[in-house]
Amino acid sequence: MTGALEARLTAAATVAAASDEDPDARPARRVVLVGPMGAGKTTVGRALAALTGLPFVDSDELFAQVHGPIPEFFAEHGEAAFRAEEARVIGHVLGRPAPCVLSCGGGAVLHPGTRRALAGPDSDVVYLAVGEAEALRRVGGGAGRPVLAGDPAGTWRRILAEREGLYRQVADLVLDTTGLTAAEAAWRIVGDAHRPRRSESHP
Ligand SMILES: Nc1ncnc2c1ncn2[C@@H]1O[C@H](COP(=O)(O)OP(=O)(O)OP(=O)(O)O)[C@@H](O)[C@H]1O
Ligand SMILES: O=C(O)C1=C[C@@H](O)[C@@H](O)[C@H](O)C1
Ligand SMILES: [Mg+2]
Repeated sequence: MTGALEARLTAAATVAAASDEDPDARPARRVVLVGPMGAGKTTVGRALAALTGLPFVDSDELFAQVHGPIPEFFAEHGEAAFRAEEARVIGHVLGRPAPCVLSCGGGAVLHPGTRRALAGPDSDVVYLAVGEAEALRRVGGGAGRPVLAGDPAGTWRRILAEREGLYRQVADLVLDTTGLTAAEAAWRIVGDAHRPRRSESHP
């Protein structure tokens, strides 16, 4: 956890909660989650958005709203076309000044334009890491994830090896979610020190 990131997120949560009637008072920050399939980008992103009051955007969901289901798009147009359109969707979100939590598709970092956009000063990028066994438990047989078709375990391992350097390159913070619930991961990002505890005098 970087102190600076924690402070910015805490400020974002505080300001968002306090200034619903004055959106201009919100800091123009985005928290962007990257990482492999099953890291929990979508699930932790939702929890983080609820925690901070920031709007939630998932690039896979936005992609599907525009182009229809991802497996069908892969089957019809192939992975290269998917990557190009995915980069446009993410570029659209990152090109707007509105603060949000943005959960990216697992392969978004493969696109150089997306990596450049993530390096901008308004985005705090979190690499959600996860151990292989837990990721494979979470993604099951890989349903809905066309790149895992055929050999989910072997493919997951290979593409993590190909992408891990890119995840680390774009990240301001690395959080290993292995053994954490999604809510715990979201609290780790905001800063555990701010997590409300059950009072011992009022159980
Ligand atoms: N920290 C967690 N603990 C337990 N289960 C989790 C956790 N995070 C996610 N899950 C579960 O794992 C599955 C995959 O999570 P999720 O869809 O959020 O991953 P993702 O990183 O967004 O994957 P993709 O790159 O394919 O979009 C979901 O069923 C989700 O409920
Ligand atoms: O890691 C990947 O290459 C992918 C992950 C998913 O989030 C989707 O973006 C798509 O299924 C491809
Ligand atoms: Mg997702």
